[in-house]
Amino acid sequence: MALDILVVDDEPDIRELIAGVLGDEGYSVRTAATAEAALEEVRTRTPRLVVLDVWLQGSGMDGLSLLKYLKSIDPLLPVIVISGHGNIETAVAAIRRGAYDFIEKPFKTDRLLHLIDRAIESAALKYENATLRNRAGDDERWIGHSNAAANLRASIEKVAPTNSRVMITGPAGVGKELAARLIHRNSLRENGPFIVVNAATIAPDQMEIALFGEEDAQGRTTRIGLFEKAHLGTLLLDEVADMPPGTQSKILRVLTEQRFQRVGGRSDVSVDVRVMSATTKDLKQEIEESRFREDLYYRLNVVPLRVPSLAERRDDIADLVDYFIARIADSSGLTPRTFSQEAMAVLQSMEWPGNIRQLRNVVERILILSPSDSSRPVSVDELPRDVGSNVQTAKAGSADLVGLSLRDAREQFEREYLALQITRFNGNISRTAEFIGMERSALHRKLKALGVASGTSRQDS
Ligand SMILES: Nc1ncnc2c1ncn2[C@@H]1O[C@H](COP(=O)(O)OP(=O)(O)OP(=O)(O)O)[C@@H](O)[C@H]1O
Repeated sequence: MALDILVVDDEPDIRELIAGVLGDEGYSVRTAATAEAALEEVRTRTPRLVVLDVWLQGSGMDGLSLLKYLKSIDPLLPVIVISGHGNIETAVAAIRRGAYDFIEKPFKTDRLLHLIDRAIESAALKYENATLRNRAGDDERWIGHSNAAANLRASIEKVAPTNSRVMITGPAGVGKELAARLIHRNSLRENGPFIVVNAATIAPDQMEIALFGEEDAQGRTTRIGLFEKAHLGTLLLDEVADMPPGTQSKILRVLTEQRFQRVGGRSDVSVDVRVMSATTKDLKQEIEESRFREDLYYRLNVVPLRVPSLAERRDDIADLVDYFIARIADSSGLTPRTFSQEAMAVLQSMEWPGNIRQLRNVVERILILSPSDSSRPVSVDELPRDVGSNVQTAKAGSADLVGLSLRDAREQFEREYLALQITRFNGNISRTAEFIGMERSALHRKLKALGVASGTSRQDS
């Protein structure tokens, strides 16, 4: 669909000239000779961009007041101001009031077209940011009260205002992108764009155009790249290990010089971007196998941040479940529920290869499949089959107990039961003892007698 542009100028010749040029470029153009006529056009439909002469003769409202009005309707609406010779001050005042840029009469049509291109790109990006921010929710925060969660929160707060490059490592679905977003939001760039590029999802031959943009033979920008879009903001290079080797050297140049050339372009584009990276792979290994540039690694890895798997911070599971229930219920209108103690114990003792993303999906699935009388807590039977498998194994094991003496059967049960509880409490013997109602020292003795490993007690206190 052709983009809708409104041209406001009291001089018929200039108005028609601009309208003609824009029309030839494929834009859908409306014109207005006075502020009143412009207001009428805006009322019918808000244009995507306005070209406005600030020196409007014969109108009840001058150009600056019209600009103010347009900005009050839509603060993100791009307005390009035309100023005559000798009224540059007015043009500068217009910029202060939110105009995208100004162009002085007489102007070359190429320059006007170029400005329009850039204004549209920049506005599209601002809209995208605004919606993304809404979608992500400004209340997003790092949930959890485990030591690992507290350390991560502290690191995020500490590193955010420094402008340093951060490399976030950890398995899939642990919250690497969330950590990057929180760093951006707590930084001096919080009002600038936050852009994510996932190297694993872009075809290698398209990567440079995506990152750096493209120019045609006449030197006109045909595509704005993500580095340019992230100007004054943050760019997250997600799955950075998958960056093609040629692109790695170009990124290195941007990091050292803060400028680059668009694909097919001849002049440099200067940017001010904070680059963060995330990876599930071991980059040291990638360097050894010559798939990743060592010099790039050191440029990116100024501050390393490791996000542990969910299995390493089971203490956060209950908090995360409550948080996801509230958020999912809020955003999709599903009825919030609580989890029974038994169901929560299952969640706390399973493996979670998909980490927090998997946990979130499980919670969502349960809320969607809930029966209409969902006032009762979620039971173990309602957990998806794959989730309950740990417990099912423990139960299935009991079939074998028939062939054992009472003493051996009791021992086997105790072994499985204690191993499960210790996993659930992340190897913390004190908390396991408290939950199962035993003295800590007695539990130690019991574990030793049964031959159950308690060496995982990294959080024992
Ligand atoms: N500590 C946390 N508090 C709240 N939500 C979290 C937390 N950690 C992760 N999440 C949520 O879990 C989901 C997965 O997180 P995210 O996409 O950031 O993971 P990732 O590590 O970047 O994954 P991948 O490596 O697959 O890209 C998101 O919905 C995110 O908001």
